[in-house]
Amino acid sequence: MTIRIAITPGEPAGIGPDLVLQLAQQDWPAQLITIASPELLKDRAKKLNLPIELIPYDETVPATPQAKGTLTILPVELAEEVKCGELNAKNGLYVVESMRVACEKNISGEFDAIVTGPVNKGIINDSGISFSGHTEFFATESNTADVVMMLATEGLRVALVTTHIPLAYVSKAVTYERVINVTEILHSELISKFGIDDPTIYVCGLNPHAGEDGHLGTEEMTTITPALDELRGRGMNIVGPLPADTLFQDKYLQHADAVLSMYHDQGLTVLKYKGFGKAVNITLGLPFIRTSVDHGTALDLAGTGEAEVGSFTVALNEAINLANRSKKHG
Ligand SMILES: NC(=O)C1=CN([C@@H]2O[C@H](COP(=O)(O)OP(=O)(O)OC[C@H]3O[C@@H](n4cnc5c(N)ncnc54)[C@H](O)[C@@H]3O)[C@@H](O)[C@H]2O)C=CC1
Ligand SMILES: NCC(=O)COP(=O)(O)O
Repeated sequence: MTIRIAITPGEPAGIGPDLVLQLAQQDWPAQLITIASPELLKDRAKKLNLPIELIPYDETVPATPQAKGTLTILPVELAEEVKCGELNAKNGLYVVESMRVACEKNISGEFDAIVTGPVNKGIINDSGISFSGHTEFFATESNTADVVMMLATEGLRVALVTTHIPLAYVSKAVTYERVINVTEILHSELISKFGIDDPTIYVCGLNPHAGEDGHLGTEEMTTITPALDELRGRGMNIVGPLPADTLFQDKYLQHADAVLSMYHDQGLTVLKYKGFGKAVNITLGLPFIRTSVDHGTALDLAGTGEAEVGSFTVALNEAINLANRSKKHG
């Protein structure tokens, strides 16, 4: 049976639509349902000189593999015409609505996974919708208390304890419960989604030198180590907390199935230095499969034909693999 993958191109003035059109220039072993404005895609295809046929989505017709030069389209209407590279708060609702539809149809089981293009969090907030990221949005929409952002590239997986919050709030958000919950989700999905029997997780400290025995910060002693000790007591292979600045070396990474970072830039800076453009963002803990690109909206490149499709390709392939695995294993 052919699987159905929902694709949301994200910010309409960014490179998301360009990349979806680039993806459509090859055959895929899944039906690709793009939840977007057909006018936007046609207009961008014309600008980029890419052939595209948009086939209306019909849920009553069995899914077939997406043929080169086509996309299946589930229309969402823009509020205003899009100019490449120019954000417009009036189209904020359009972006969120496409994500909402994708979420709803994944929860109902009509679709098998979601792959998201990049959004601009600021302009969505400017449109009057409180929004900090897809990860948090899908968690709320699906009533999931704890989800985990994990980015992966060849040879490195990095998961985060905290995601899109100001640095000033990080220390308070790194709680005993959150460290336990995130590590449990990461551990369990390394097994279920990635087929790793007995995963080993390396964990970063929060403070410089992991707190230097309490002289440079105490969260390691009061919160992180007690949580990790609890998990070690349950039989998990957990190493750390180790100083984040020296953890990311082969000596440790060769044994790590994933690294758990305390905050966004601590882990993602290293991940993106290693694999920007070839990495995938995977949300763990959701009741459906969701992957995404490793980059942002790149407004400077929208409509130019210079945007690289590498990460979107990795994200789509990963979603297809995870969805097929999930179908096979139930
Ligand atoms: N998955 C998502 O929705 C993500 C959204 N963002 C959002 O994107 C917006 C812009 O963020 P920035 O930090 O400027 O990052 P960015 O990734 O949009 O751009 C950083 C640099 O990388 C280049 N670049 C990005 N993607 C590229 C591609 N596919 N091919 C060639 N070059 C590429 C851009 O031209 C720019 O020079 C922000 O609003 C941010 O929140 C950022 C990361 C992920
Ligand atoms: N740095 C990751 C990012 O900004 C994308 O996050 P999300 O929108 O996938 O939650």
